[in-house]
Amino acid sequence: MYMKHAFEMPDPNKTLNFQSQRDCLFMSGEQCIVTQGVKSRFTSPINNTQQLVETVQQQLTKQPEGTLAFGVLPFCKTQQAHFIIPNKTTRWERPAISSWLKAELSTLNKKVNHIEAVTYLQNQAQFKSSVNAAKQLFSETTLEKIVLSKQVDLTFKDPINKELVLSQLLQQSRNGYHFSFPVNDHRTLMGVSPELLLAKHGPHVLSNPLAGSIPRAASAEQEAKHKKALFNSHKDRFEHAVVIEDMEKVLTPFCNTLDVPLEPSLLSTATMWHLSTELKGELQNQHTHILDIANKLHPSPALCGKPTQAAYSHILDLEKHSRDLFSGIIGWCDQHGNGEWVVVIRCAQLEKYQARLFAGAGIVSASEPALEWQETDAKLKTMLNALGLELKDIQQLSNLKEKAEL
Ligand SMILES: C=C(O[C@H]1C=CC=C(C(=O)O)[C@@H]1O)C(=O)O
Repeated sequence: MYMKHAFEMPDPNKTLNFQSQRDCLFMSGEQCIVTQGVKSRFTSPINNTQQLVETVQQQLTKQPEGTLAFGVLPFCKTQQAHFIIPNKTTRWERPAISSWLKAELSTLNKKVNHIEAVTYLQNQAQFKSSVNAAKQLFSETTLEKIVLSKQVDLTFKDPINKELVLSQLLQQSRNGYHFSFPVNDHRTLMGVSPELLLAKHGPHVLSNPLAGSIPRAASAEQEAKHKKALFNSHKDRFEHAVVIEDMEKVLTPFCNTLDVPLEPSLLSTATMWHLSTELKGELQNQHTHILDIANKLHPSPALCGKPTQAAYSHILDLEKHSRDLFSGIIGWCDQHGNGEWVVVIRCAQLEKYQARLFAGAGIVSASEPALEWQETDAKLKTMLNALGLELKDIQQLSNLKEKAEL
């Protein structure tokens, strides 16, 4: 909303020729930034925000005016962020992207992805037992909220058509922040995040944290019931308030003014309803780099918990598998420290034959393990749909596997 740049209109005789193992895409509102080719890659530790900002700035000042850096910061502060300086960057308007999609889809091989194997890194029994363990911690320690997640590996018979997956994501979700980022030559991180961690343009900052969720329903009548239940749920309102309180605390010292609505509103994705709050601020210093603030907001209690450090150590303990880039942040920045960063959710890491999906849920003392598992299932649907799969496809395969292992 704050980005006012000239748009490049596509040549109607050419398609974009987007190559997911080489190019980046970041869609926000009516604007889509698409890159072509990699000029350079660099990494940076994220446990020292000043060093992170300096590294990005140093890399960008060497480049021609207008160059952007695209990047992804992992969940864990001891891991490295990955950045790409592209050869070429184009900003497209949504109608142009739609016509590109049409052209691209007509040339793509729309073969259904046949799935061969499913492996849960945290299965249903383990997930529910982690939720119960967290509830025990709430009663015994100062922990108030923790986000627990599952990861699931899908193996396909044929190579995954990543461009097709991206075009499905763009088609199925009108809202949200679509992203595609080639982590390396073999792996692409792709998804559509509903959650804006931070956008900055000049002195203006905007953050739109989400927490508290309910799946979408099939009928209008059921939808109305779900919306009402979510908005009035004490459990979800608490889960949400914990996040907003923390974000406000981090943003306040940077801002002259910060507008925080007293009540959340409702935001929908293709598969979920969420409680949502937009925090709008005006910075004291408009030259503050977006990553200076974003890396302090990250990981927010929407992905980690409260208190952050305690929640973080319990996540490592309970989940047993590194989240790596999942529940990290992804986005871009320009040479003036402006940009947009969203949380890495509703996404997958795609390799040639394998997709690793991620879904988490905020756990508080009123959480019910079975409902939290269902919530994470519903969140997986975004990526499953884009891969041409349904939840029951992976449930059947995983049940068969569990039986065979007994
Ligand atoms: C961790 C995820 O969602 C977060 C974002 C929105 C709502 C959430 C919730 O209600 O638990 C989560 O905090 C995910 O989608 O994997």
